[in-house]
Amino acid sequence: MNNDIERVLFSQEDIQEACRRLGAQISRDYEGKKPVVVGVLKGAILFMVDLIKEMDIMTEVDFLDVSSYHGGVASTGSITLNREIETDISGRHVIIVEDIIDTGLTLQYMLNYLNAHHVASAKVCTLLDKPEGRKVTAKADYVGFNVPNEFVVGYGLDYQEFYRNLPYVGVLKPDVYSE
Ligand SMILES: O=P(O)(O)OC[C@H]1O[C@H](OP(=O)(O)OP(=O)(O)O)[C@H](O)[C@@H]1O
Ligand code: HPA
Ligand SMILES: [Mg+2]
Repeated sequence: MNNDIERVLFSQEDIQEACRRLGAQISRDYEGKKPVVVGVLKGAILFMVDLIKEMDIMTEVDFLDVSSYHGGVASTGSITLNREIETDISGRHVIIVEDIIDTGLTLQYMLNYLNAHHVASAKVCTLLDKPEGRKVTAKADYVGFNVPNEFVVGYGLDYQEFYRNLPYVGVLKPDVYSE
């Protein structure tokens, strides 16, 4: 698995440090507010687990499952909703946790979803932001790292459902997906 990685972008330590920084920032911003933290399956699983441990506030946790890459290296452009949020989020402060914002299509879909559910506020925390990938305007409120316009895997991010369990984020060798 590690042999398929061209180069490591962010080590386990880099990611841990980003989780501490973002967790502290969110804790300050949401002091006394009891937000609902919503992880976007499946990509956000590892980041969600590490991030919430760094949040020193009362918070609920839930998940939303949307997908559009279906294992490939490019967005299909159509978002499938596989699982809804179970918590009643109307009137609540919601923080979406994402692994990456690339084209922005998933984030745009999720913000529409939250608006339709009449949340009090919606903010987005993403581990990775790929600004050059954007097809629609989309902006995260909390960002771990910017990444170049290359396909990255690891720490939740997959190629054909694999590599999610790598403890770091790296660039996948192009010959792995062009074979
Ligand atoms: O900004 P975008 O271009 O929309 O890309 C970002 C989204 O794509 C990935 O999900 P994916 O559809 O691969 O599902 P997964 O999380 O189950 O892998 C990733 O986890 C984000 O949710
Ligand atoms: O670069 C990426 N890697 C893995 N999954 C993704 N989903 C959007 N962009 C990416
Ligand atoms: Mg994926």
